Amino acid sequence: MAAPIAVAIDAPEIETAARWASAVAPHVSTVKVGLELYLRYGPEVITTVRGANRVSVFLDLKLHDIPATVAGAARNVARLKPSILTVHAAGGRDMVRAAVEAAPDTTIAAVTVLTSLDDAELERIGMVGPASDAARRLAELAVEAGAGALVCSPHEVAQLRADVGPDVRLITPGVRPAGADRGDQARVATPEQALASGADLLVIGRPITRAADPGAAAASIAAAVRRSEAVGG
Ligand SMILES: O=c1ccn([C@@H]2O[C@H](COP(=O)(O)O)[C@@H](O)[C@H]2O)c(=O)[nH]1
Repeated sequence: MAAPIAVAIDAPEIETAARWASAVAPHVSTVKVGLELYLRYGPEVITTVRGANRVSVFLDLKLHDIPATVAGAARNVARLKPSILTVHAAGGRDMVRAAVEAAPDTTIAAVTVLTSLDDAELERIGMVGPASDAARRLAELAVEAGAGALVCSPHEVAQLRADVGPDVRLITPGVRPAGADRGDQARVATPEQALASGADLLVIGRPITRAADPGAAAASIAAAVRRSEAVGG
């Protein structure tokens, strides 16, 4: 069975994205398309990475605007049938609800606090409290507005699971196999730690796509995740 991993296909060119998607698809449940590719290629990139691959496509556009604008954007991209579409929870209750209502067949995932931010940067931005408190506030708001999933770092996932219960999917970027370069991610943990804390879907990009052999890297991390799931029950 495919491991619950969404590989972030953050490539500059659509040809590279297609190659990475085909290489990782046999091992993971999902590929994630983000702003880098979508803003250059639009809907074509969704068709391309889906291709002949049996994977779900997660569209990570992190919509953040007034409710009417987000509703229109969500309605437009819902036609591409992504399994998941992201919005920023910080856009507020009405904005999250607008996306949920505009895309009823897509799981709307609300991003709580970006995993690249640490507590010091949050203070500079003017967000009250540490990342864990801010994530809890934003998660509550988003779930009340109907979001079916939350994006948070592995550091907050156990608390959010306790807060929101089993029915909301928890998606964690900021995942790094032991020893991997964290890059611009601030709040990180290993795949095993994220799963043990209650994550449903692990977002992993560069540790796979920048490996010499992305297919082999995905296979190896997927095997570790499946072993950890077997141990955890
Ligand atoms: O809080 C967030 C929300 C989204 N992302 C996205 O996940 C991947 C992570 O890629 P890595 O190469 O594994 O760092 C990337 O596409 C981000 O846009 C996130 O990192 N944090």
